[in-house]
Amino acid sequence: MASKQGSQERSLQVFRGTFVHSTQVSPVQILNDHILGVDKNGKIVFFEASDKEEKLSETWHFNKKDIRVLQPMKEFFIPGLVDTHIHASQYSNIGTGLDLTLLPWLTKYTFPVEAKYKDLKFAEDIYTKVVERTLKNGTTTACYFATIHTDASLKLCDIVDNYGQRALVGKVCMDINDTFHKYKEETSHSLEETQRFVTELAKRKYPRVKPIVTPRFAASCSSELLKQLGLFAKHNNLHIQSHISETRPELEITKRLFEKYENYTDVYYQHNLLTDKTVMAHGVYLSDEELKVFHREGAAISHCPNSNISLCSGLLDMRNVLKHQVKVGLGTDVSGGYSASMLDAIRRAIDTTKILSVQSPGYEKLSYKEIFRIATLGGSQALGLDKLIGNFEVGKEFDALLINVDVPNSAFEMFPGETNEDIFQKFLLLGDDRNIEEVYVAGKQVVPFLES
Ligand SMILES: O=c1[nH]c(=O)c2nc[nH]c2[nH]1
Ligand SMILES: [Zn+2]
Repeated sequence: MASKQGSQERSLQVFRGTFVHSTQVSPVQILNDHILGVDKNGKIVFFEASDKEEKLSETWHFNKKDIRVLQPMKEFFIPGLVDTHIHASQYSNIGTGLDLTLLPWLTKYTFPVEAKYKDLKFAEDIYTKVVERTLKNGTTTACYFATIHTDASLKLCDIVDNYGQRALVGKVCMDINDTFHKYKEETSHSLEETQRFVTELAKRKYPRVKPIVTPRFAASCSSELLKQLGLFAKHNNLHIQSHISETRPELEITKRLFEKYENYTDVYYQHNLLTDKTVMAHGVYLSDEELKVFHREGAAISHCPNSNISLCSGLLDMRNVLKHQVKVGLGTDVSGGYSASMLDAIRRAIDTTKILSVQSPGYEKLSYKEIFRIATLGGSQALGLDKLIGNFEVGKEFDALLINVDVPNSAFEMFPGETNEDIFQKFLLLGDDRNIEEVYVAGKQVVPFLES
């Protein structure tokens, strides 16, 4: 496979201009006229106000001409967007089949398309398209569901690595499927194939593509399978992803299948699947008791607002999740969600919090700034990657988007008197991939793609 990443020899890279990011104390910091250095390993080695340029140039041995200066009021950097939940395999269904709710939707549209990934050629085509689409839209890190097919899931890892995206990739596990019999595994096969997936991926030594243990959801896994997967994840210190409490009918089924457990969260907890490396999608109907368990165990929630609305699942009260100090990121949940863009996830999360405030006067809605933080720093925390990515702290890897609000055919205009904050907000609410000029993962430019 010809590499799609820029092949530039990397030495120190220095950027000067406006940087917008989040910290634990500040949902949005706009830092004008700052200077940031990235070393050859892709790590941020300095980030200071530009009046320190001379001192920095002596310490780090760079010349003025080596500095990439951004255009004021037009260009700025933001951290890479983190999609904490996306079904790469459902990309071929994107934008279609949203007339049903979750369970009939799975049977009619989703299981049939996922079954097609036995065909490696089909898998390669769709997986290439989803990685290209997400990267162009600024997703520097994705937490992917693939399908039950190990070789096709490995193919997704190969493509992700080739394009230079950062990802967790999960081979889906499911040994129960009463509505589409063709698409399920034998219990022992599901575990063995997960082991093979993890072993084969480790052999490839990809620096930024890691495995994630992926039971689809409790309703499609036997207790035996959940137990085996939980133990496997525990013994190998692996990430875990699944779905939880997305719709009421799913809650009912789960209650029936796992009647001796206290609640949905307890099912995963008792099977060693709720850890500080777990990210659970949706969580719309989690009780406060369950959120306390999430907090205690350090498990995270992926808020997938487009999917929650498109499949008429419900609205997640993210304020309550944050009040329980549960880690939370945003997910596109393609193709329950109809957009692969994290900018759309941000917008749908803004809509969701506003709808909740209409329904409950006095509701403390989230600001667009808090939601931006959740799409970047929050996502990195939800995936346990916050020591590595999420903002522009020195020591982290430089995952970043160079935004330009003044490009031909931009979806929005700028007007006199607008501030940097206005420009940033407009990009979040109106911008698209045309405004994402360049994408960096660990200091390496991965968008625009290298022509092959
Ligand atoms: O939004 C969802 N998409 C899925 O593919 C799925 N499987 C179980 N539960 C799910 N929810
Ligand atoms: Zn999902």
